[in-house]
Amino acid sequence: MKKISKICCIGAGYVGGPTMSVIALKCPEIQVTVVDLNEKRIAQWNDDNLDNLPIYEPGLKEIVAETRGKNLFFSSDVDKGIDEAEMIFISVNTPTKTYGKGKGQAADLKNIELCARNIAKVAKEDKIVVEKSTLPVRTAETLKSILDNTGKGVKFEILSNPEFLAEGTAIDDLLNADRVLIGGDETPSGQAAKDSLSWVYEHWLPKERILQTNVWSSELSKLVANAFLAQRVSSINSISALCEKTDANVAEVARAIGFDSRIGSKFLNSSVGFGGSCFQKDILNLVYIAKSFGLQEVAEYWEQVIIMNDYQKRRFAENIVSTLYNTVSGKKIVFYGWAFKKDTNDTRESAAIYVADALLEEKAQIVVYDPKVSEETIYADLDYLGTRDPKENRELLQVTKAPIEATKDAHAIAILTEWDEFKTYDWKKIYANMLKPAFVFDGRRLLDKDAMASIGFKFYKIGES
Ligand SMILES: NC(=O)c1ccc[n+]([C@@H]2O[C@H](COP(=O)([O-])OP(=O)(O)OC[C@H]3O[C@@H](n4cnc5c(N)ncnc54)[C@H](O)[C@@H]3O)[C@@H](O)[C@H]2O)c1
Ligand SMILES: O=c1ccn([C@@H]2O[C@H](COP(=O)(O)OP(=O)(O)O[C@H]3O[C@H](CO)[C@@H](O)[C@H](O)[C@H]3O)[C@@H](O)[C@H]2O)c(=O)[nH]1
Repeated sequence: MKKISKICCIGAGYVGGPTMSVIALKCPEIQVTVVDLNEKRIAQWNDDNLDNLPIYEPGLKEIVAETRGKNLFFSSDVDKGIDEAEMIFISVNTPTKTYGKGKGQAADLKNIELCARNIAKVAKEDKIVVEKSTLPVRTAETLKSILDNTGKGVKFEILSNPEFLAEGTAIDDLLNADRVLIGGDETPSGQAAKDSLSWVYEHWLPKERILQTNVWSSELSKLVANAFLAQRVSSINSISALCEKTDANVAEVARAIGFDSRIGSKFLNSSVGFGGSCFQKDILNLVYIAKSFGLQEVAEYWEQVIIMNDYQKRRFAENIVSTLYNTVSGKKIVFYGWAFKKDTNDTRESAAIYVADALLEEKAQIVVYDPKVSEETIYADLDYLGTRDPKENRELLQVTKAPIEATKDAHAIAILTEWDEFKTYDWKKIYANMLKPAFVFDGRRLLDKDAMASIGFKFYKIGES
C-alpha cells in the first residue's frame, strides 16, 4: 500500500470543494489541489474575502482559512493538477441527460468522459483514479476502456468512492461520516489502491467505518442509498395528504412509527417535497438502468417516488390557489425561502421553483426572500424552466432582502425553506402588515399552528387539517 502525497480533484463544486478541504485539514502531509474549468469558480475559491466562496456551507470557510495556501490549492490549470497527482478524484457534475437517448432519465456522462480523456492525455506515470461523482453502475468500465487505451504504458487503478454528504451539514457529515465506501478491483493492485484510499480516510475515521466492496456494488449502493432516503420522504408526504383529510397529524404519525427501531425516526419530516441536485437525478438514473435491463416492474416501483414528489409540490401550489378563493391573479404572495433546504445556497430542483412556476401561471405577484440565494440565481432557475418569457418572470416576481417589509399588503406567505430565522420573526408585526384575511402556507411545518392562529392568521400546515 502506497502512502499518497499528492491528490488532485477535478471539479470544485459542492462535493469537490468541501471534501478536499476536509482531506487537506486532516492530512497535513498531503498536498491537495482542486481544479476546475470554470475560472470564475476557482477565483471565488481563491478570494481573500472568505464570504465570497462559491459555496455556503456551515464550517467551510474556517477550514479553507486554515488550509488554503498551505496544503490546499484551487487552480484552473487542470492539466498541471492531473500531471502532478498520484491520486485523482473525479468530482464533476453528472446531471440528468437533456438530449438524445435516455433524455430526462439517464445520467449525462459527458463531463466524466472528458475528464477520463484529459487524464489519459496528460498522465505520464501510474495513477489511482477515484470516481467521486455519482455514476451509473458499470461506469468504471467506460473509464477503464478510455484510460487503458492511451498507448503510453501508464497503469490506472479505478476506484469508486461515492460521497454521502448532505448539503447544509457537509462538513459535519465529512468529519463524522457514518461510513466511507470504497469499491475497487479484487486484484492485488486493486486491493493496494483501495488500501491507499482507506489510509487517507483513516487519518480521521475509525477503520471499521471504511467499507471495501467491488466497484459495481459501490457504484450501485450510492444510487440505492439516495433512492431509499427519497422514498422515505415520499412515503411520509403521501401520508401528509391523508392526514389533511382525516384530522390525523403527520408529525404525530411520524413520531409514532419512528419509535419502532426497525423504522427509525430520521428522514420522516413531511414537506412541500424533496429537492436538491441528487434525489431526483439519481432515482431517474436507477429507473433508466432498471429499464435498460428489462426490469420494468423495478423501474416503475422507483419511479413512483418521483411521481409522489411532483404531486406534493403541485398539491401545495393548488391549495394556495383554491384557499385564496380560486384566484391569485395580481395577488401578492411572499415566499420565505428558495433554497432546497436550510443552510445552503443551492437551489437545484428546489420545490420553491416549481411552486413559484405554478403560481406565476396563475399570474400571482411573488416576492421572494432567501437569506443566502442571490437574485440572479432565482431568475436563472425560473428562466431555465422555459415556461414563459424571461421578461414576464421579472415582471411577476421580485426578489427582496427585506423579509418583513415585503409582507406589506401581501395576501399570503408561503414558507418554502426551513431557515431558522423565520421562526424568530415578529409574526404579529407581519400580521399587521398584511391584507386580511392573512394566509400563511407552511410547506416546512416550521411554525406552531395554535400560536399563528391566535395572532389571527389563516394558517395551513402540510400534514394537518
Ligand atoms: N451536491 C451534493 O450534495 C452531492 C453529494 C454527493 C454526491 N454528489 C455527486 O457529486 C458530483 C458533483 O456534484 P456537485 O454538486 O459537486 O456538482 P457541481 O456542479 O457543484 O460541481 C461540479 C464542478 O465540476 C466542474 N467540471 C465539469 N466538467 C469538468 C471538466 N471536464 N474538467 C474540470 N472541471 C469540470 C464544473 O465546472 C463544476 O464546477 C455529482 O455526480 C453529484 O451527483 C453531489
Ligand atoms: O425528512 C426529510 C428529509 C429531507 N427532506 C428534503 O429532502 C431533500 C434532500 O435533503 P438532504 O438529503 O438532507 O440533502 P441533500 O444534500 O440532497 O443530500 C442527499 O443527497 C446527497 C447527494 O447524493 C447525498 O450525498 C446525501 O446522503 C443525501 O442525503 C431536501 O429538499 C429536504 O428538505 C424532507 O423533505 N424531509
